[in-house]
Amino acid sequence: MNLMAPHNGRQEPHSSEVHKLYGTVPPMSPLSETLWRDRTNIPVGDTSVRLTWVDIWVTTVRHGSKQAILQGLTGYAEPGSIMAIMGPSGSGKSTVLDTLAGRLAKNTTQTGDILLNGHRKSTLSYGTAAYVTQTDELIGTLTVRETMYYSADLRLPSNMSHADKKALVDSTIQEMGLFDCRHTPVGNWHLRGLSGGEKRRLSIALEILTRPRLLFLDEPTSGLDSAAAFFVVTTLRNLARDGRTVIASIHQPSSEVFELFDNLTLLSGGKLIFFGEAKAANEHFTTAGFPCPSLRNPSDHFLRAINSDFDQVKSNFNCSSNFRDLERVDMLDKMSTNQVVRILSDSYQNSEYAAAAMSRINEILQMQGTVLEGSGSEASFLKQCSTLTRRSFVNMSRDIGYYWLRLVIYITLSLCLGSIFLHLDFSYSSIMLKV
Ligand SMILES: Nc1ncnc2c1ncn2[C@@H]1O[C@H](COP(=O)(O)OP(=O)(O)OP(=O)(O)O)[C@@H](O)[C@H]1O
Repeated sequence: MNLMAPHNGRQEPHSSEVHKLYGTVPPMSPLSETLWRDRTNIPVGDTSVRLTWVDIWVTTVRHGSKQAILQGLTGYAEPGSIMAIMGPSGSGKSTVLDTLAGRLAKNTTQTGDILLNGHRKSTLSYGTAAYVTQTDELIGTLTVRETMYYSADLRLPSNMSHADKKALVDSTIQEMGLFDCRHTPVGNWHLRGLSGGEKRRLSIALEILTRPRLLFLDEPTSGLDSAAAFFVVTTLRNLARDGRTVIASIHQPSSEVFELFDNLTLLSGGKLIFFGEAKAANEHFTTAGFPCPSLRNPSDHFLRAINSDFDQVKSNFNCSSNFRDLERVDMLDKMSTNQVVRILSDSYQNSEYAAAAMSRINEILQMQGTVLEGSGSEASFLKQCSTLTRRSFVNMSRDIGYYWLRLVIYITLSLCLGSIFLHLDFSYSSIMLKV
């Protein structure tokens, strides 16, 4: 199958063609396109993002030999839906995200087709996609609103009015459920601030300021309790329902959080165990001979089945006569994880789910879609310099450790040094003392 071939003879318009088509419309980033839409009725085409990937392999060289991190993954992500990438630690979740977002490390090699609205993508442009990393990189002394304003000044177009930026910041704060804590500082070692969940939501809010169509999140719920994790994923689902395409890696979701996902990619050792609707995964496990026990959380069951760390636990238990004599009722206890993974993976490749995914990918490739162009921040160099300087001054003046303690130390040091030379004249003995 040639994924790059035009479909049904239809040619998809590039943003430059949209420009020609509508004369007065400049090449637009999704943000400016959103602003444009608010002000005019002239259409610019469908800019929502449909991402497809077929037979993706990622390899690296370890100890002189080639090793596969991802092994022939196929799937798609569509607007309006949220996809979870799940798997045990080291199964390749972050690598999938990095591959799809075009952020793979230089020591890896990738093969296979990744298409964005049917086009081979290079670097994703300003406002098209955003990537929320696992750790929150925030400045502790700034409040939620200030953090958002500085980020807006740094990234939004310089010619956008202050009122427009303010409206965008306030609506994003509202959208992410941060309105009640908009004046709360982020917090640091000496300043009590936002909770873990609020920090995560602020990190996401910063990324959606440019109104990206495609959102990647690496473990957005790591370190959160189940209520905070539920709130974060509910917010992500709302973002998806607004027409965005959301892809998130997730480690061990509670059953409530798992139910919020539309689609699921399940991995073990870089192999695809399941791709499809999250609610269908249970049926796949049942068909393959590993039904979820009635009182077990389905996502716990999936991860339990494909996590090889349990082999060690089982072998430790088997050494104990108390456990050795117990009757094995669970199929998972009778097999090694490698066997279970092989059965599940083979069963998926021959299943209706794999066929359905491939046929949906072909349908997606027939659809028209625009990939808007743009690059980097849209704020001018001077604007970025002045914003960074202001932000730095505000941060320093509020940070006791960074500014005030240093000031006290420097004054004390200068007083000490100054007192050494106090009341010394230019006589021979004074000069010797100065030396
Ligand atoms: N750039 C790289 N070079 C060498 N090995 C790599 C590279 N990136 C990932 N790996 C290896 O690939 C495997 C999968 O890594 P990855 O970080 O994608 O897993 P993960 O499922 O996200 O793990 P975790 O849940 O612990 O974050 C790991 O064994 C890791 O060591």
